[in-house]
Amino acid sequence: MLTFALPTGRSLDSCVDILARAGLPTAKLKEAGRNLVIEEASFRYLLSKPSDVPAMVHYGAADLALAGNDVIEEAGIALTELLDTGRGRCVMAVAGPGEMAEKFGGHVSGLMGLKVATKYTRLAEKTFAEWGVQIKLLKLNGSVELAPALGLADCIFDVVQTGSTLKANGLRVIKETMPVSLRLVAGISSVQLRWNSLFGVVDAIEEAVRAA
Ligand SMILES: Nc1ncnc2c1ncn2[C@@H]1O[C@H](COP(=O)(O)OP(=O)(O)OP(=O)(O)O)[C@@H](O)[C@H]1O
Ligand SMILES: O=P(O)(O)OC[C@H]1O[C@H](OP(=O)(O)OP(=O)(O)O)[C@H](O)[C@@H]1O
Repeated sequence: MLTFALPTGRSLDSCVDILARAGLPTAKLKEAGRNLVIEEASFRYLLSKPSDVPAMVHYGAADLALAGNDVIEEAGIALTELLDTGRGRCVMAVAGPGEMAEKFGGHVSGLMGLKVATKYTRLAEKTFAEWGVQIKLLKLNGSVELAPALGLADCIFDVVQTGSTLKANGLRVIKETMPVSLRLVAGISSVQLRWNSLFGVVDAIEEAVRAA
């Protein structure tokens, strides 16, 4: 039995599509409903909150997982990345009110001392520290685009895909920081101890994403 952790929410359909193209059994997975553990043939799928997926493989509850590299980096957990699927593409970006984006024009030094709202606090700290820009963080769990409009923060650090959420809330990208996509990952000990059982599946997924 091989256990695979998958994120619930918006990424799940892309994950199921990748697995189906790789020839893994997905009929029950597509009908999961509120069932969070699905067994099909020799696979067990764990449907986990996206931010918890890295922990599922790190602590050995799952052998493999698909997760965005944003969530993986935010978890700050050591994992083995086996493949960038190229699916679920978006970017991490700093964004602020239109006037601020215009004033700073891609230069982040102007953000020194400002308050940044994000649910990715670890990643934001790392990113701003690399730029040598000290900021204050406001941790929110979602809808971070609200914060500048309410005066709770000056700008945000979040995932941007189409840009429509930013636009609808009067915000613009100041600087894109990191490309994001769904990664195939394994726990370090799974790779060491169970590689013989894993490599066929990893190969099939690699073939499937290459052919798509
Ligand atoms: N607009 C988007 N387009 C594509 N992928 C996205 C988008 N927003 C978030 N993601 C990706 O989806 C994954 C889960 O993100 P997020 O935690 O925001 O999901 P969620 O479904 O809102 O989960 P939850 O509400 O349980 O935290 C992340 O890897 C992220 O990169
Ligand atoms: O550029 P866009 O295509 O508009 O996508 C970006 C939005 O998608 C995500 O939010 P999500 O829907 O996951 O809700 P959340 O704010 O609760 O995380 C992200 O946090 C942005 O708000």
